[in-house]
Amino acid sequence: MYSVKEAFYSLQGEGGQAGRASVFCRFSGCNLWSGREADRAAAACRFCDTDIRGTDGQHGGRFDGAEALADHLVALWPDAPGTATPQVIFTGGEPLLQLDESLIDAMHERGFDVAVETNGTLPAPPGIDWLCVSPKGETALAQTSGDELKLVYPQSDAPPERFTTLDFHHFFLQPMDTTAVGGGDVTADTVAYCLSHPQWRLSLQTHKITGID
Ligand SMILES: C[S@@+](CC[C@H](N)C(=O)[O-])C[C@H]1O[C@@H](n2cnc3c(N)ncnc32)[C@H](O)[C@@H]1O
Ligand SMILES: Nc1nc2[nH]cc(C(=O)O)c2c(=O)[nH]1
Ligand code: SF4
Ligand SMILES: [Mg+2]
Repeated sequence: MYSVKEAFYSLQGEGGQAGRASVFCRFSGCNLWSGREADRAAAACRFCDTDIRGTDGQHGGRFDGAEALADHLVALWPDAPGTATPQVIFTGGEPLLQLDESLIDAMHERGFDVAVETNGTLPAPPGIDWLCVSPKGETALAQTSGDELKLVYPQSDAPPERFTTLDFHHFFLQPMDTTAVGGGDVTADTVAYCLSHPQWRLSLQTHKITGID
C-alpha cells in the first residue's frame, strides 16, 4: 500500500533538470518531521516548505500496489505531440520510505524516466534515473552518491564544506525559503557563496518564482 499526499503535472522547478515537464508523486510522511507545526522546532528537519501529512491533496490517495499507482500517475501525463521522454518525480515527504523496485519497474515499463528527491538518510533502490540528495542538518547520509546534491542554504548544522568530496555529478545550493520559519531572504548570501566557491551552482525554486505550483 502506498500513501500519496498529492500528484500533479508541472515543470521540475529545481536543480539540474529544472524546466523539464514531469509528473510529481508526493508521498505522505517523513522520517525527519511529523508534518505538524507543533513539532517543527524539535524536528531533525525544521524548514520544510511542504504539507506532507495525509492523502487529501489533488490526485492523492492510498494505492494498493505498484501497478495501480503507476497507472494513476501515467494518466497525468498529457496526450501531446513530440518526442520528450516522460518523467515522474517521486518526492514527499520522504519518498524512500515507500518507493520500491516494483514501482520503479512499473514506471519504466510505461516509458517513464524515474527521478527522486530524497533527504539522503535512507538507501535508494536500484534503477533510479536521476537521484537528488538534499542533506538535512546533522542527519547522517546513507546515500552518498547520485546525480545531484542539492543543499538548502544556509543550515548552520550542515555547511557546504561537509559535502564537497561526495560522489555527485552536480552540486547545487538552493536558498532556503524562510516563509515557514520566519526569516529574511537569503538569496544574496547564497549567490555570494556560489561566487566564492565555484564548485556550487545556484538552484532557484523556479516554480515559486513563476507561480506554477
Ligand atoms: C519537500 S522536500 C521532499 C523530498 C525529501 N524529503 C527531501 O527533503 O529532499 C523537496 C525538496 O524541497 C527542498 N526544500 C524543503 N524545504 C525547503 C525550503 N524551505 N527552502 C528551500 N528548499 C526546500 C528539500 O531540500 C528538497 O530538495
Ligand atoms: N515544480 C516543482 N518542482 C519541484 N522540485 C522538487 C519539488 C519537491 O517538492 O520535491 C518540487 C515542487 O514541489 N514543485
Ligand atoms: S526531509 Fe524533506 S519532506 Fe522531510 S521535513 Fe525535511 S524537507 Fe520536508
Ligand atoms: Mg516543493
